[in-house]
Amino acid sequence: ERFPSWKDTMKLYHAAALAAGKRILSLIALSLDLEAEFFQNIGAVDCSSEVIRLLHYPGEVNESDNGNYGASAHSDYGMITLLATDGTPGLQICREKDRHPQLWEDVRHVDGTLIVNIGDLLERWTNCVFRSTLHRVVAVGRERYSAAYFLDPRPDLVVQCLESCCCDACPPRFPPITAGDYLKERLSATYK
Ligand SMILES: O=C(O)CCC(=O)C(=O)O
Ligand SMILES: [Fe+2]
Repeated sequence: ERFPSWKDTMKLYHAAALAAGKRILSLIALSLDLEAEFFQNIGAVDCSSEVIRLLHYPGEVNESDNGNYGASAHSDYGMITLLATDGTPGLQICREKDRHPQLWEDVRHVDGTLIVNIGDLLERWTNCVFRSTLHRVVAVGRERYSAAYFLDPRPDLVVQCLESCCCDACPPRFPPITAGDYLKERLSATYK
């Protein structure tokens, strides 16, 4: 076996990250006047939909790449993403994604912390009370490692505007959609 402790390490990381993710979603639920367990009880965190993506960005800057992006600008599609990095810079966020020109800020690394990105389904669910985070990774000429843990809903779960997030003056901005259909829509837009 080439990596004898690989499986146990990943299992431990997954358990810790899942526990942290559930706590964060509980806090988000409480802030929306919902029960702490709301998102977990309806299936917004689904063991068969979650993914841990282990990423390696090579250090070389390729001048022929337009802009040199390790990851081009995007928002994650699900509920939340917990991001652990090796501290190498490169990750940037755009706070006001609808404003042009877009303003990109470096995300400062803080040892021992995770970065939490809001995903698009949480944005839809909360009618933009929680905005999804537009982010990208730019090449800085140094090798970079990161692990992105995506907490996503069950594919058949209908994501629709929460009552506490709409009113007469702020009606739902998005129609209801199942998490599975939304993912298909996003994938076909990305890979067309
Ligand atoms: O590597 C990073 O810091 C970000 C990765 C990312 O945004 C993603 O995988 O969706
Ligand atoms: Fe991302």
